[in-house]
Amino acid sequence: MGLGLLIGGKWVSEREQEDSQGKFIRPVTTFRNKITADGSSGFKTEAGRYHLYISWACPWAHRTAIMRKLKGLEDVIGMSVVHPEIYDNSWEFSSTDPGSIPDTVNNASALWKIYLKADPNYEGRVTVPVLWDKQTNTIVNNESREIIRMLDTEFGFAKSDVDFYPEDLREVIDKTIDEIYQPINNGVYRAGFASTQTAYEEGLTDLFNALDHWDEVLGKQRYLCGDRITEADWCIFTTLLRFDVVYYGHFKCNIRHIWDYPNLWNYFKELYQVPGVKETCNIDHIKRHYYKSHNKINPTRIVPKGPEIDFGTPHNRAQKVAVAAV
Ligand SMILES: N[C@@H](CCC(=O)N[C@@H](CS)C(=O)NCC(=O)O)C(=O)O
Repeated sequence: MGLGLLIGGKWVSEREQEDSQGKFIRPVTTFRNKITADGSSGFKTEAGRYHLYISWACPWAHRTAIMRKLKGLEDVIGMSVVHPEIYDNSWEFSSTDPGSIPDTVNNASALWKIYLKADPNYEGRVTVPVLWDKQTNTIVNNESREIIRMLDTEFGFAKSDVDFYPEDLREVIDKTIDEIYQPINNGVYRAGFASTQTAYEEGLTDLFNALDHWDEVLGKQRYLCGDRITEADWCIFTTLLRFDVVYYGHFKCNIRHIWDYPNLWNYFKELYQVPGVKETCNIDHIKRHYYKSHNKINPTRIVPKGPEIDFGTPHNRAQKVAVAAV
C-alpha cells in the first residue's frame, strides 16, 4: 500500500485515512499561492516558467489537464504524468509505462521528492495535481480548483480565448463548485474509502441524492450553470468519467449508473466530445490506478475487463434543451 505521507523529512508508506467512525477524511492542501498576470503574488504569468505534475487517473488532476488543453496552454506550461499504480513510494515517474511522462524538470523518481524539494519541512500527504515554479524551485499550488482558475483567468496570452469563468456567472460558478464537491466529487471517495457500513451509506446517500438533483436540473438547462460550459462542468466531468468505469464497482457506488440518468449521461457525453477532451481521458490509467492501488479494497489487484462503454455515441443535448425551453 502506498497511500503514505511525509513525516520529519521521511516517506512513510502507510497511513490511516478514516476517522474513528470509519469516515474518509480528506485533509486540506497546503500550497496555496497564486500565479497572477500582474505578478503581485510573486508568481507572474510567464510562458515556460511553470510545470504541471498530474496523474491521468486522478479526477482532481485531470481537471487541470483539461484546462491546460482547452485554453491552448500546452506550449506554455509543461506537464509530467505519474505512473498510475501506487506501491510503497506512492506516485512515481516512469519513462516506459504507456501514457506516463517522466519528470524532466526535477528528474525525480517519485512525487514526494518534489514536495521535499519545495519545502524540506513539509509534512502530510503527497498529492497530484502539483503546479511547480521552475524559477523559484517551489510548488505554487496543489489544489485543483485553484489551479484551473489560474489557467483560466491569468494567462491572457493563451492560444484559446474561451472563458470558463465569465463575469456574469462567477457567483453561481463558485457556488456550484462548492455544491458538487462534498456529495459528488468527494462523495464517491466517502462511499469507497469508508470502513463502516454507516459511513458508507452516508456517503452513498448524499452522492445519489445529488446526482438525482443535477439530473433534474440538466433536464431544464444545458450545463450546470446555465447555457455555457464553465469551470463547474469540468469539475463534475472528471467524476462522471470515472463513475461507471470504477466508482460503480470498486467504490460500491452501485445504485444507478451514470448511463441510467437520461440528462446526466447525455450531458456527460457532450462534454466528452468537446474537441480536445477525449485526448485527456485515459481509461487504462484510471482503471489500473484504482484497482491496483487500493489493496484494502481490492487485495488481488485484478483489473476488471469491463464495462464495454462508448462515450462517443451521439448525445441529445441540443434537442433536449430546445424541448425544455418550449
Ligand atoms: N483537494 C485536492 C485533492 C487532490 C488529491 O487528493 N489527489 C489524490 C489523487 S486522486 C492523491 O494524489 N492522493 C494521494 C494520497 O492521498 O496519498 C485537489 O483538488 O487538488
